[in-house]
Amino acid sequence: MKIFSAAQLKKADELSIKNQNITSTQLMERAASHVSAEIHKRLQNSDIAIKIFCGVGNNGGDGLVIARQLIEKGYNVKVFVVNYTDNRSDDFLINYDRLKETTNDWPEYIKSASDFPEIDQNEFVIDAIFGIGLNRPLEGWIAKLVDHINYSNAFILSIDMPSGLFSDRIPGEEDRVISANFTISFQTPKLVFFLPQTMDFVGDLQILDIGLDREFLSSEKGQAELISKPEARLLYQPRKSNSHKGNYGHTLVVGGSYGKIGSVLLSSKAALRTGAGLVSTFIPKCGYTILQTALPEAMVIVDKNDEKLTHIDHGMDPSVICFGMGAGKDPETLEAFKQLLEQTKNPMLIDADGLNMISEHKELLKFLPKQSVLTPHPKELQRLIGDWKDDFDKLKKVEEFTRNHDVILVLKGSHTFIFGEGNIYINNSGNPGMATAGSGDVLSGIISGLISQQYQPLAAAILGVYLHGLSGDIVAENRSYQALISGDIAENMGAAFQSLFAD
Ligand SMILES: NC(=O)C1=CN([C@@H]2O[C@H](COP(=O)(O)OP(=O)(O)OC[C@H]3O[C@@H](n4cnc5c(N)ncnc54)[C@H](OP(=O)(O)O)[C@@H]3O)[C@@H](O)[C@H]2O)[C@H](O)CC1
Ligand SMILES: [K+]
Repeated sequence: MKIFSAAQLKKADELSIKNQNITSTQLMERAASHVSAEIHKRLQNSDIAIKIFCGVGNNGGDGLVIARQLIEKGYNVKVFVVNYTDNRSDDFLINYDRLKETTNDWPEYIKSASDFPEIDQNEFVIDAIFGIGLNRPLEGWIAKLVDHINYSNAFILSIDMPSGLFSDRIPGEEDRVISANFTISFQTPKLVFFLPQTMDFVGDLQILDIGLDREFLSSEKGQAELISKPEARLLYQPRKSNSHKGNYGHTLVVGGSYGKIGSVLLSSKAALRTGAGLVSTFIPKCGYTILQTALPEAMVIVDKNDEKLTHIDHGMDPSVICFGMGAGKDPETLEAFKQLLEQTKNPMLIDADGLNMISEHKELLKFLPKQSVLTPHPKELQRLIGDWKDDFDKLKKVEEFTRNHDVILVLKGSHTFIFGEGNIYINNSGNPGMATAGSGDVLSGIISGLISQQYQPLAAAILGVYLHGLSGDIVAENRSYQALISGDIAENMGAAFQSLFAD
């Protein structure tokens, strides 16, 4: 699903009105009807007290339509107009009149802090104060109202966006933003719903299709693309029945040091479980018995050195090399890595200490094979590209980096971002249980396993990240977030592949 900016959504709005021959009031009615239907489905005629806070723009207009429709269904609704200006939008005014025709319990106006209503924690608050039109921080009593709503501990549903959240920048530390439990957003998610600095304001998220212009939505390039099952499915390459292991390539996993052989084991197992035809593992001598015992399906080649990598003379022609997990940064390992980079022409996957060595020796960047996949977590990214001002600045800097070095970058996080070929993809699978030792090693193995099966590196990164999260979701369902360990993610890749096409 594409993610559009506020300006793009306004354009989609205008085009829909024109091409579908409807008024903006009708579009608002359509959008809000979807929301009230969704609320009705969940509340099931409950007599819970509903307080709806409406701004005086179109987000507020949505709130008024929702209020009218819920009142018509018999819900216990009280409407408050957050009168931040006397300039009301046309559709606000039209729906204000319609609401007054529906109920004798007219909206109350909030013009200062003394007008704030009490909000009980057992009530249900709908936040329709500001949407994508917010263009400056909330001030004065409006900011205080946001605190008042947040501190009530009532359940908060935000319409389109939590009020106070900008669609195109990060709020300052002093800025007030509604902390929603649930956000229902129109047509496409907004980029800020997925950024680490702003995602917590959103709560659970639901996107409602309000029928905006199809032609525009499909032809317009989005700011980013959200990857859920339908998008991941499109990347999957089915196997031919007439094939043999040679068709699925050879993944060479290189890494490990004394005490850190487990990392390479996890990557190798994940590559096999993802379908690599052959997996070889190049490690220091100390890991030989461990690898051969724990993973008999992999071939093992050892370094001359017992405890660290010093000469990576693998003598093979692998489809892809996955480098760095548990490798350490010993000067001899650095030299061996440099030689490996110089010799390798196929795209590589580089993780962990491979990334750290590049960060400390930027001259290595020029030896990176084109289209290699780098998989940093935020700290590794910072070492690689330096500091950023905020999450928007970070996106810009990573895009520049991937363009300058012709690489794919997988930025790991609760929503992993994949950067490549001028696009940003945001993963929508996975769960907090996956923040566990070795989870990244498994991801490296999965992506490498896909590249070895002739997936393009970018497709391998997107699908690999999605499957990794999906497998983690399947494990968490059976085992809890707490008990999930990264070996389980590799073990459950089979269930993840099956689930990709299950419904
Ligand atoms: N295409 C769609 O997705 C549809 C969206 N709908 C809904 O419409 C809103 C967007 O409505 P809009 O009227 O453009 O904007 P807001 O309601 O968010 O804001 C209204 C005005 O408020 C002013 N503003 C901005 N920031 C502040 C602030 N900090 N303090 C006070 N006032 C502020 C600003 O006007 P100015 O002239 O003062 O700059 C805003 O214009 C969208 O989110 C959806 O909920 C449609 O209902 C369906 C289609
Ligand atoms: K809102």
